[in-house]
Amino acid sequence: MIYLDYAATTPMSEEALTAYTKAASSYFGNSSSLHDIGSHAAQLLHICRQQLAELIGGDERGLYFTSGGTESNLLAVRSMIEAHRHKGNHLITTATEHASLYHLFQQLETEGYEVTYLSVDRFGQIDLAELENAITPQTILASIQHANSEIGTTQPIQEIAKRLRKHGVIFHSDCVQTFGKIQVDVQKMGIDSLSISSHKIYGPKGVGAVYIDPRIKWTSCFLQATHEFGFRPGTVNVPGIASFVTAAQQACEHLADEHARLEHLRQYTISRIHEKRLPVAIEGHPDAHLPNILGLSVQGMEGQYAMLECNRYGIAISTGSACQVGKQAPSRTMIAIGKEEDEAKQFVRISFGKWTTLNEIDRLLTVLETICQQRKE
Ligand SMILES: Cc1ncc(COP(=O)(O)O)c(C=O)c1O
Repeated sequence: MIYLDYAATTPMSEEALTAYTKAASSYFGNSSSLHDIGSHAAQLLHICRQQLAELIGGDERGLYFTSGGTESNLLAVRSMIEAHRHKGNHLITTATEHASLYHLFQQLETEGYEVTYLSVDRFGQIDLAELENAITPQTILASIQHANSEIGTTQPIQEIAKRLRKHGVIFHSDCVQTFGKIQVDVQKMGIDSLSISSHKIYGPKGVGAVYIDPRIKWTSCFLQATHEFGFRPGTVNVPGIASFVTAAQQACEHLADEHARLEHLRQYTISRIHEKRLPVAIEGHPDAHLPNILGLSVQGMEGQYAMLECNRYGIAISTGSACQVGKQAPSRTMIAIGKEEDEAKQFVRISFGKWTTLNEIDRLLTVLETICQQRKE
C-alpha cells in the first residue's frame, strides 16, 4: 500500500518508539507521586517541557501537555475566554478552522458568545481589513489557524498578530499541521497561544500540547485540577510526552531539508498533473502553503469515489473531510473558498511524508489517470 495521507496521521519514527519504550519502562512512575520513582518521572517531564518550550521559542511555564490537538484547541480557547469574560462576549475565528475549533465556536454561540467567522479568498487566506473591521471593544480572542489541513494554505500570522495586539485581542493559533513542517515560534509569530499535536510528526497518538504566554490569564476548565499546573487533570502521559518531544526535536532539526524535499515532491506532482492533462484542479495558495499538502478537485467525480478507487489500487489518500461511506459531505474549506456544493464534494487531499518517493507519486498519477478515464467510459 502507498501511504499519501501523512496529514491525517503519521507512523511513529524508530526514535520516537525507542523513547516511548525507554520512558515507559524506566520512568513509569506517576509524575505526581512524591517518592523517588514518581520524582524521576517528574524530572523527565520537566526536561521535556523545557525542550519543547525551547523548540517553539516559548517560556516553559506556559506549556501544558494534553491528549492532542483537539483537546489543546478546546482547552486553550475555553480557559482563556473564561478568564477574560469581563471584557465582553465577542470572538473571532475563520470559516476554515479544523472541526475541533469550528464545533467549539458553534457551541460557544449557544452559550451566549457572539462569533465572527472571517471569510477567506479563493486561495484560503483571510482578509486583514476584514479582520480589523471585525474587532470591537468586546472582542476577547481570535483563533486563526497557522495552516489549513485540507489545502495547506498558511495565513499571514505576523500581520494578523500585529492587528490583534494593537487592539488587545488574545491570539490563539492552531499550529497542529505546521509544527515540525515550517517554523513555529511564538515570539516571531507574535501569537499568545498555540496548539500542537504529536501524531502529525511521527510521534504517538493521543499526545499534544498547548502554549499560553504566561502573561495571559486563564481559568481552568476543571475544578481543582492538580496536574499540569491546574490546566488539565489526570495522570500525565510521561512516556507519550517523552516520545512526542523526541519526534519534535527530530522534526525541527531536519525542518529545512525536509521542507525542500517535500516542496520538490509537491511541485513534481503539480507539473506531472499538467503534463498528463488530468481533469484535476490544484487548490490552495500558490506561494503561502505547506510543502506536504496538496489539495485537488477531481472534476466530475466525488472525492470519496476517487479516494475509494485509489484505495482499491493500493493508494491511501484523503477526502479531507469526515464522511461516511456513500455519503460525502462537501468540504467546509472548499465552500469557504467559493466552490458550489457539488464542486466542494470533488475534493481530495494528497499529503506527503518522510517516506514518500517520486515513484509513489508516479503510481498515484497513473492511477488517477486510469480512474478519470474509467469514469469517462
Ligand atoms: C489543523 C488541525 N487541528 C487539530 C487537529 C486535531 O488534532 P488531534 O488529532 O491531535 O486531536 C488536526 C488533526 O487532524 C488538525 O489537522
